[in-house]
Amino acid sequence: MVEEPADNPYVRDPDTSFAPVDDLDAATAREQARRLRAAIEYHNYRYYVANDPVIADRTYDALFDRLDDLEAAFDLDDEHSPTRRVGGAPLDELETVEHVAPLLSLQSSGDAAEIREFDRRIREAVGDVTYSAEPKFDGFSVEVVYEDGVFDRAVTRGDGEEGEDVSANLRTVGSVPLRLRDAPDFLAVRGEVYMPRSGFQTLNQRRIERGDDPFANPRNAAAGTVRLLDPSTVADRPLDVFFYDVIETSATITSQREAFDLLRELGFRVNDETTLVEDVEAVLDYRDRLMAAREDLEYEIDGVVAKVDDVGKREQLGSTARHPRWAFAYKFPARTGETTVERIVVQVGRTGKLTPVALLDPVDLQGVTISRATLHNAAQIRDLGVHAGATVRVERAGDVIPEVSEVVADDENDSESFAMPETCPVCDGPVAREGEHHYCTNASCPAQLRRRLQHFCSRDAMDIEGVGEAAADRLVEAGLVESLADLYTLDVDDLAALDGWGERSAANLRDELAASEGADLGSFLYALGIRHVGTERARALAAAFDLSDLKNANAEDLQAVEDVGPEVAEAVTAFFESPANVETVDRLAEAVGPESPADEGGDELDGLTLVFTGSLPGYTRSELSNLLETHGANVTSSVSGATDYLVVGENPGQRKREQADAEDVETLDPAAFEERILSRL
Ligand SMILES: NC(=O)c1ccc[n+]([C@@H]2O[C@H](COP(=O)([O-])OP(=O)(O)OC[C@H]3O[C@@H](n4cnc5c(N)ncnc54)[C@H](O)[C@@H]3O)[C@@H](O)[C@H]2O)c1
Ligand SMILES: [Zn+2]
Repeated sequence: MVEEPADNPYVRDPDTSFAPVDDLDAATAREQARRLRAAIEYHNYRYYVANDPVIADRTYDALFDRLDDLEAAFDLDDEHSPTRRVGGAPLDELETVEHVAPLLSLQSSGDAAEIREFDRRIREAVGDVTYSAEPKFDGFSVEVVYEDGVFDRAVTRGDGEEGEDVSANLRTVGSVPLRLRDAPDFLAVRGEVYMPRSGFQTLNQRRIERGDDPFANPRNAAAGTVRLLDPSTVADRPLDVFFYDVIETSATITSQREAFDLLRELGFRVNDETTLVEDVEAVLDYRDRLMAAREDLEYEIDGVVAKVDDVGKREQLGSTARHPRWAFAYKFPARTGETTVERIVVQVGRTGKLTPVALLDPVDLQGVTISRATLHNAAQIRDLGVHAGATVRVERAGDVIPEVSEVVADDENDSESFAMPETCPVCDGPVAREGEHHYCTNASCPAQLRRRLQHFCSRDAMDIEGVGEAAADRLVEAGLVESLADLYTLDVDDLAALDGWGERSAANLRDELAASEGADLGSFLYALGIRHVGTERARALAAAFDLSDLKNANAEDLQAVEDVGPEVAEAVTAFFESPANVETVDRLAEAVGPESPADEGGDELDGLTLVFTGSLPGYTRSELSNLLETHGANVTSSVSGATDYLVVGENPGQRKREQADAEDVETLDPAAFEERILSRL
C-alpha cells in the first residue's frame, strides 16, 4: 500500500498546462520534477497495483512527458526516476517471481509523425524492415513458462524485472494450455489477459446487484481478477488470453512470423487481426482500419503495435531501460463526443469535498452512454467557460471518469454563470475554501456519511463485502444509517425490506458484519477515514497506541511515530477533538472490539527470520506477516544465509526453494509451520 503524497498538485485533478521548460530556473525545475516523481509513483501504484487509477490516462501521460522533458532539459536524470522504470511493485500478498526476460513498456504515441520518426530511426540503423502489425490489447500482460511441455508458472509484469506468481489463477483460464504437444524443452511466452466485453457487462451487473462497486473498465476487471487470492472466484469470471510473443525457447525462431506459427502449432490462442506489412504507411492504414472496427471486436484495444519482424535486426536495435527500440505502439485518440450541458450540479465526497459535475444531454461515446462528466473545481469551470446550455466536448480518456475538455459553442442567451454554493447542497452546512477546492465542514453531512460508510466497509478497511456505492447510498437514504456506528445495530428485517435487497442480501450483510468483529486496530483506524491516515500510517499508529491513548494523544506524541508529520498529527487531533467523532468511535469500538497488536504481541519469535513461498490456506500473506512480526519475528522476501526457515505453502515458487537449498536453509511445510512456529504464540 502506498500513501497518497500530501500537498502534491499532481495527485488529484492535476493542472497539465505547464509553462515552457525554457522559462524555468533550475531550482524550480528540480522541485517540479521531485513532485512529479512522487505523484507518478503514486499513480503507478493506483493503476498497476490497486487497479483503481485516480486520473485519466491522458493526464498521466502529460505528467510523465513533462517529467521526461524536465529531466532532459535540466540534466536531472536519476536512476530511481519513474521514467527509467516500468509498471508498479508487485503485490506482497502474492509470491514474487523473476522474469525469464524483462517485461518492458512500449514507446507510444497517437501522433502519426512520431511513428514515422520511429520508422526513420529504424531504417537508419538497420535498413528497410518488415513490420508485424498487431492490435494493442487493453488488458494485462503475463509471462507463461512451460518446462518439458508442461505449464510451470504464470507471472504478471510487476516492475518489469519481477512480477507476481498468478499460476493458480491462470490455470483456471480455458485458453491457457496446460500441456503442449511436441513442445521444445523450454518455452517462455507472453500474452495479454483480457475480459471479453460481454462477460464484463454481466460481471458488473452482478456486482451492482450485490452492492459491490462495478469495475471502471474491462482492463481493471481483468487485472483485478488475475490477482485475486482465491482461484475458484477466478474460475467463475470470464477471462481469455491472446498470446503474442515467444520470449525464450530451445527451438530456433528468426522472426515474429515464425513465433506466431510456433504459437499456433503448439495450441496457443493467437489473434487473427495480426498481419505483416511492408512499411510504416501500411501501419498507418492498418491502424485506421482497426480503429473503425474497434467497437465490433469482443475485446478492447487502445491502438496498434508495430514490431520489427526480423529477430536479428531486433537484436541489433536493442532496448532502453524502459522499452525495446524495435517496437512502437500507435495509440488511438481518446473517445470524445459533443453534447450540451443541461445543468451543473455539485457533488459532495467523503472528505466533504464539493465537486461540480455537468449533467449532459446523453451522448454515446463508442458504445458507452455518458450523461455526466466531471468539471473538477470552480477554477476549471471558469477556465473552460462552461455553463448550462453550452455545447461541450466530453472525453472518456482511460475510462476513469468522463470529463469536459472544452466548450465548442456557446449560446450566450442561455448563459448563466456558475458559482460554487455557499452552503452544502446536501446538508446546507457551512462550506470552507482551501485553494481552488471547497469543502462541507459539517461532520454529520449525509453525503459525506455515504462515502465514509463505503470507505469503512472497503477491502483494506473493515472488509465488509456488499457495501459499495449503491448500497451505502441506500442505507443512508432510507435513514437506517445516520452514524457509522448504526451499522452494527442494523435490523435484518429493515434491511430485507430495502428496495432491491431481500432476505439473502440482508443475511449476508449481517454475517459480514459479524465477521468484521475483532478486526485489527490498524484496519479499524484506517476505516474511520481520518484525513491523511492511509493503511500504512494507520498500522503504525495502531502499533504505537491503543485506542484510548490515541484519542488523547497530542501532536508531539503523534509525531514520534514514523512517517507522522505536523500535518498528519493535526488531522488526527482535529478528528478526536470533535465530540461527535468520539461518540461514533466509542460506539464502533464497542461493537467491533478492535484488537491492538500491542495487546496481542509478544517476543516469542524474537530473532527468528522467516521467508514464505506459496500460499497458506486460511491466511493472506500480509495477515501472516503482521501476526508474526508483532511477536518479534522478521519476515523477509528473499532467502539468504540469515534466513532461519523457508515456509513452503501451496503453489510455491521455484527460485526461493533453490535458494534455500543453496543456502542450506531448513524448509517447513504448512503442518510443520503450524507445529513449530504458530503453536509458540
Ligand atoms: N491513469 C493512470 O494513473 C495511469 C498510471 C500508469 C499508467 N497509465 C497508462 O498506462 C500506459 C502505459 O502503460 P504500460 O507501460 O503498461 O503499457 P504500454 O502502453 O507501454 O504498453 C505495453 C503493454 O502493452 C500490452 N500489449 C497489448 N498488446 C500487445 C501486443 N500486441 N504486443 C506487445 N504488447 C502488447 C502489454 O501488456 C504490454 O505490457 C500509459 O500510456 C498510461 O496512460 C495510466
Ligand atoms: Zn454537507
